[in-house]
Amino acid sequence: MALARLPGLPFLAARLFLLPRRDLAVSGSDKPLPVVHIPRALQRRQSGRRSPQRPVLVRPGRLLISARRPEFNQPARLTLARWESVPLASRGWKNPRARWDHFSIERSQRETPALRNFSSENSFADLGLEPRVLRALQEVAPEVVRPTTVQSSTIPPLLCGRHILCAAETGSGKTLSYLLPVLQQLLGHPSLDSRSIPAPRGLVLVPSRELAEQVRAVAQPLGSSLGLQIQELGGGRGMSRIRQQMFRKPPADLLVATPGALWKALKCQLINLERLSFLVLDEADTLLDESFLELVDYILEKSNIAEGPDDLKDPFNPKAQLVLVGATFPKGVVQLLSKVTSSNSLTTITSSKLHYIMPHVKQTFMRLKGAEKVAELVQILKQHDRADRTGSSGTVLVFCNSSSTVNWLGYILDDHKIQHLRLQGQMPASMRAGIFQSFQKGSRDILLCTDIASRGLDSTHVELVVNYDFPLTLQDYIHRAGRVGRVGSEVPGTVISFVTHPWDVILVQKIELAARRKRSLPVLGSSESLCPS
Ligand SMILES: Nc1ncnc2c1ncn2[C@@H]1O[C@H](COP(=O)(O)OP(=O)(O)OP(=O)(O)O)[C@@H](O)[C@H]1O
Repeated sequence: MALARLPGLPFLAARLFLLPRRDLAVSGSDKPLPVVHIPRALQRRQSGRRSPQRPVLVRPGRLLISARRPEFNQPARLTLARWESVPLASRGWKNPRARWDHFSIERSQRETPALRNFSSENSFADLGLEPRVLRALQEVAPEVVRPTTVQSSTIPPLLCGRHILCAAETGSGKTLSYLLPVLQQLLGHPSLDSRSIPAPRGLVLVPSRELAEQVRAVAQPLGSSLGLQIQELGGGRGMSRIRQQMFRKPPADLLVATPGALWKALKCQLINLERLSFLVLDEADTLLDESFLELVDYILEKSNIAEGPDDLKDPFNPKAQLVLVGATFPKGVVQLLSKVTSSNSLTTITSSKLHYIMPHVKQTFMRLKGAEKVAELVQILKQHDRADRTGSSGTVLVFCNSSSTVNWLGYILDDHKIQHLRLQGQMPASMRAGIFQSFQKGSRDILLCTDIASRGLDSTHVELVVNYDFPLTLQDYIHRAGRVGRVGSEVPGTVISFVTHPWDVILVQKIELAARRKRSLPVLGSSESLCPS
């Protein structure tokens, strides 16, 4: 053992020990050399100390994951087996020393999966839409020529009078997939309204005022062209305003409403839902979660939902066809829906890439300390501003987790002379109205907002989403990221997320694992789990 402690000798001794005994005799002498036993653990340690540093993994070809530490790069063509362990770049990120580490999920395809079946053979006419609806569509949205995947699979069963649950990725064209058949069906249903209380025949329920504004803005020109009246009933308005809206002449055929405002109108008997033929819950998972459930339960109770397609045929005793739409559905949503309708009367349409990480959008995750986020954001926005002056960039959405952070960050951007708009839930209704629309129209390039702008809001100019605060759930991540890379987006999108807290790291690890394994995100239902058994 004394020999082993001499520098350089243990390695030699270990090698001697491994040789066969007869080789240990020195030629010309009968006396064998003494054998030195070196413990295996020491041998292993020694050989470890001498081996060169772990080689850097540089593989040719495109990458799916590119990391600051290249040993965590993953080539695009690598498919991991189910049992194979996955090295995560974000593994040690709960440790404060991981600051400034980062990795990106690279763009692996150019187009959104929603355009997978976008071929000249598909047409809206083949889906059962009438010529007058097709003419209205062409007049109002000439860029919409062929149906997206979700439109191809949703419009025919909806026209057949089925209750539908439509779950498809963000920005895939779900709004038109229910509006076109609903408007067509409203043309075919007689309007028997001789009542003193307004009784719309179609109702689209959405969780926010901004989304109500947006859906109304899509439906109104189509409705005008078809001779149908579309109205919007958003929250944040007093009773007199709601009364004024409800009794506007002519009465609405299709009403787009938020649950709070509609609940008030129902309680004050300003509206009657007994004549409803269609009830659409857009962003259904939000509407069915605890924050809205009481209001939505009341609205569903007041609407006459059909038991099945046979129930829908009587024109003098109309019952409502139910349409549930969303980009994220938690596990167990089908059980929740059994309260509303029997699960076998529901046709479930899910896209194959539901709850997957978007393959056509680059998504970068940066581990930062809380205090470093402002400087990083300012740098990103200034860089964006420079690119904008050369005319090569779109608009930016910056998401925060609270209204107070939006306000605080807004003052800091003001100090840096970075022009922006702000949108958060604690703003007075009068200030909040129209902010997203003016961002959509391009009055400012940057919108600082909370999650009220993450669901359903559509802008084809958004190029960059920054998660200044990391979202609190995987659903919120999907919706925020889904503001870029939409059908019709004019610019390729990027998402940058700042990762600060240990609970952020847990979500990032789930996202990274799903991306590396090319699987859907956990916690949310997979497309199969949404189908009733
Ligand atoms: N068939 C089509 N061809 C071209 N553009 C389309 C088509 N259908 C929809 N679009 C455009 O795609 C964009 C996204 O549509 P939409 O807002 O309906 O998506 P979504 O699936 O409801 O998104 P989210 O899940 O975020 O609510 C819109 O700008 C819309 O005008």
